[in-house]
Amino acid sequence: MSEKQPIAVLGGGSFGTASANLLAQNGHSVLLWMRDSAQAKAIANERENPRYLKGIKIYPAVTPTTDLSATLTACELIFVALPSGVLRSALQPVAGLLSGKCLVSLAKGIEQGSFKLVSEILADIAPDARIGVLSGPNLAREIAEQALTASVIASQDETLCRRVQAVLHGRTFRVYASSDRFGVELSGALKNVYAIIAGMAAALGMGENTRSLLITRALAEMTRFAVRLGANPMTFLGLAGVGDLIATCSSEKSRNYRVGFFLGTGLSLQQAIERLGETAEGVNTLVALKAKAESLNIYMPLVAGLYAILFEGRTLEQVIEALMCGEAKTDVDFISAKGF
Ligand SMILES: NC(=O)C1=CN([C@@H]2O[C@H](COP(=O)(O)OP(=O)(O)OC[C@H]3O[C@@H](n4cnc5c(N)ncnc54)[C@H](O)[C@@H]3O)[C@@H](O)[C@H]2O)C=CC1
Ligand SMILES: O=C(CO)COP(=O)(O)O
Repeated sequence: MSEKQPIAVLGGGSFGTASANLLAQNGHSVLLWMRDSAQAKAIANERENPRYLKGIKIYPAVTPTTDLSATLTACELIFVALPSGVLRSALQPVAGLLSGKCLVSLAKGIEQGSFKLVSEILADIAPDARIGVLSGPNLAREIAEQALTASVIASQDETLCRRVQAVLHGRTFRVYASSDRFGVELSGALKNVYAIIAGMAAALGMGENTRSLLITRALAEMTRFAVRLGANPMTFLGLAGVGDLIATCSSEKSRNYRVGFFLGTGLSLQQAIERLGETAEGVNTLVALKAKAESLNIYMPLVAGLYAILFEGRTLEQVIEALMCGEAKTDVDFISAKGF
């Protein structure tokens, strides 16, 4: 059943555009807000987002707009697909228009300094809004190409979860519900760091054994960290945890993986980010995560190793040697009481 009002999607990048198209595919009218008027015109006239989703036809029910206030006034259900670093400054000026609305974060990042997740930033800006998080193995281009995909809507607000399931469910997209908003959101942010490492390993020509080693130990590390912060470890066994790790650590469609790949071919961090030209949240997340893990004394060797390469002048070879030759450990330590 179609919503009575239009649905808003904030952010005209690859994920905002893919999500808006998915909602339109399901019969909803969508206002897609973006700050760039040239891009909005291109979408309105050519029905394509040439910068972020080239080759994908945008449905007529998606209306691109640069008027944020009008968009928020017209809509009650609002999906937020802005990069985490710009979200607070973009939405704070219109906080009054978010009051009492249903806000669903699609972003996967952590705010520098505060260590806040995006839903927590939204709650700061609009304390009486109803808030949820959508996260899972959701590569934007695959969704846009209508590959069969699933995701998780996480909120303690069951009505919000059901509403999001209703608007997004369709022939190609399935949404599972969770009440662990914190765990779902944290896993979406953390996996970006490990995707950078997986991209580096791919550039070095490492094989499937290495990828499996990385994904599995990344899961251990993420879970160890998350449990210390109060998340439910079982969440990490779901789509938003191991599901998203597998997708993002295995695919050149992931921007974080591509940053890692560029680094592995010898580019500097600055060069890798410039070559990408799109959002890769994992770099900022790494900085925030390293500081937090240190302050809580949580063992995160992969995070420490990547940080040492990017910011402390260590070579990839030195870090690999330290990781492989470190003290012998126990498998699956993170679910034992001792591992916590
Ligand atoms: N692309 C993907 O496959 C997925 C992305 N995400 C998350 O979605 C969020 C957004 O990422 P993408 O759409 O992929 O990024 P993108 O790099 O494709 O696009 C970023 C968009 O943000 C806009 N933007 C930047 N600064 C802005 C500001 N101050 N005000 C308004 N708009 C601004 C840019 O103009 C651009 O339209 C990120 O947190 C990302 O982790 C989540 C799942 C999948
Ligand atoms: O979150 C994503 C897939 O679930 C997209 O990852 P990237 O931001 O690395 O492209």
